[in-house]
Amino acid sequence: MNRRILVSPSILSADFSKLGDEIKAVEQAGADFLHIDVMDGHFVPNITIGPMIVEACKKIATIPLDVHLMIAEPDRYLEDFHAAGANILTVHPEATHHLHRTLTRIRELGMQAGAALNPSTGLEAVRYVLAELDILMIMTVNPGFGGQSFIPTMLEKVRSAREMADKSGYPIRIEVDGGVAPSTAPDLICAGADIFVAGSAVFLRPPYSDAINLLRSAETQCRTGE
Ligand SMILES: O=C(CO)[C@@H](O)[C@H](O)COP(=O)(O)O
Ligand SMILES: [Fe+2]
Repeated sequence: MNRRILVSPSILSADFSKLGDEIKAVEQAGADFLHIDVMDGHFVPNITIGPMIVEACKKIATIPLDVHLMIAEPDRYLEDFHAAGANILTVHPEATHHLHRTLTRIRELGMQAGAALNPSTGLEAVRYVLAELDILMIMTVNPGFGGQSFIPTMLEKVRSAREMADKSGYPIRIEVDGGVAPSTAPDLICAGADIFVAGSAVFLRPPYSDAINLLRSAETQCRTGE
């Protein structure tokens, strides 16, 4: 196991009254990506932000924007999020009728394409679009809110996702989102995760550099079986 673990702090748990400072602070603390959760109150029960805020984040951030679309009919908004500055655009197969077309379009626009699976959605949903995927995101909570508890049965799914991605021969990264913390990180890394989304485990656990380093150091625990 020789992957570099990337950490993508989710601004959902940041202090929105000083979002610019929060973004600068996680960047300085070593974040690899900035995770932005877009929710529409329809696909998920919560409403968060849209392209305007993504555009504002882009003015501050120098690291790639990892935009997670939890919205119905994402195809209608791909251009808008591209124009706003998204570098990675992740959609839910449960929210689009034509996942292959959606992923293809994301890449055509010059972004990396991700697919995020709800906990109850099987890996079969992406089996035939692996060639179109840069990132396979396994939701380890039901999407909609930050600060939820990790669903332990998702570990097996991460393992299977890693196996499927490796067998495909495409360089697909496995991203995990929801309840990622120092307590869950080692098992996730052992299971094959490459990218950690972490909201509460970073923004609610300052100093941010310690929080990010703690997640990354989980790699050593997996390697040594501590
Ligand atoms: O997409 C989502 C929630 O739907 C996430 O990105 C959360 O923002 C993660 O928050 P924590 O579980 O890490 O607090
Ligand atoms: Fe997310």
